[in-house]
Amino acid sequence: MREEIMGTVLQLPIIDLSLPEKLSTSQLIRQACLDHGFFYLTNHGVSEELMERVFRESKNLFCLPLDDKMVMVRRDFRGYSPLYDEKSVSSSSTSKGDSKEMFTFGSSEGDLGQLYPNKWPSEDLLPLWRQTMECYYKTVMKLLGIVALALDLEENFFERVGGFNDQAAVVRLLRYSGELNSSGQETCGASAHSDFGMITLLATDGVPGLQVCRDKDKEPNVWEDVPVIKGAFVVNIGDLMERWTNGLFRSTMHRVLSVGKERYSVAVFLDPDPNCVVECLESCCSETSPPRFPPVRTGDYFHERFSQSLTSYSTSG
Ligand SMILES: O=C(O)CCC(=O)C(=O)O
Ligand SMILES: [Fe+2]
Repeated sequence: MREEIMGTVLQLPIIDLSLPEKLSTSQLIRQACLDHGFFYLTNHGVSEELMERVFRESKNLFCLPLDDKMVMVRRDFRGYSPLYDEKSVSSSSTSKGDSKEMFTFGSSEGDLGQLYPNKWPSEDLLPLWRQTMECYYKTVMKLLGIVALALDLEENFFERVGGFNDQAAVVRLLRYSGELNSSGQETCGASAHSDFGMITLLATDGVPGLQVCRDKDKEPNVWEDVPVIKGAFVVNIGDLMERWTNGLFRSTMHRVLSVGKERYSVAVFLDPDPNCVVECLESCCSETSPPRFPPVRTGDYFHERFSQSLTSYSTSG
């Protein structure tokens, strides 16, 4: 593994969910969102045993022959994305795309489950796959509910506007091939980007590579490593949450650098309902600090962002 290409280490706040003072936990989460938009979540109640099963099944899926994976290829938001399918808007036009493959699924229930049916691997190939992933989805939704509640700047706001819809989240399994290019230049498993939605919850297999850039306007960009804390989730704020809070909560740019070793991670994106219009919260603007972003319908916003980043994206939105 090439450790020397890693940058300086960033100390992110660690939020321990087992602490009894719920009020101060909420305050700590809010502060972390104001400061970096990134924090660790420990003692979160998701068992090690479940995490092991999820990573095992994820590996089983990515190990399948390409033909078996291409049967499930993504046309819209859900399904399999082969290597180099995703490319960040910040990448150069000559870059071939990120050296990662992905598999995305969501809830089978509700309108979104009908509109974007999940593409499950066949039970003959992977008998435990679907039940493991459905169990993970349900478990992390409870956890994300706790985080969303802590961020609720106006009581029950997210529920009222369709911001917290437990059927609109998606789980993305990722496998980074770990390749390094021969010229010794940095190689990205995931090129620089910010997440589109509200909140992202990330678990990794312990292989390093995640980096954040706290100030995207500073040239050249300064990248800092997010070290792995065993058993902890990394949580970060996405762009729609930044828009809702008028930039108070920060959607921080991040990337995954190849360190010459295969890497697996599982990201859960908590997104608003496609029909939810995201506009600056009253409590986050004033005469001296007017709204910085125009209102946007979530479905339209995602359509625009996915069309920019995914080569094989096609949907009526
Ligand atoms: O795999 C990781 O560590 C980060 C993944 C990520 O940033 C994403 O999928 O948006
Ligand atoms: Fe991300």
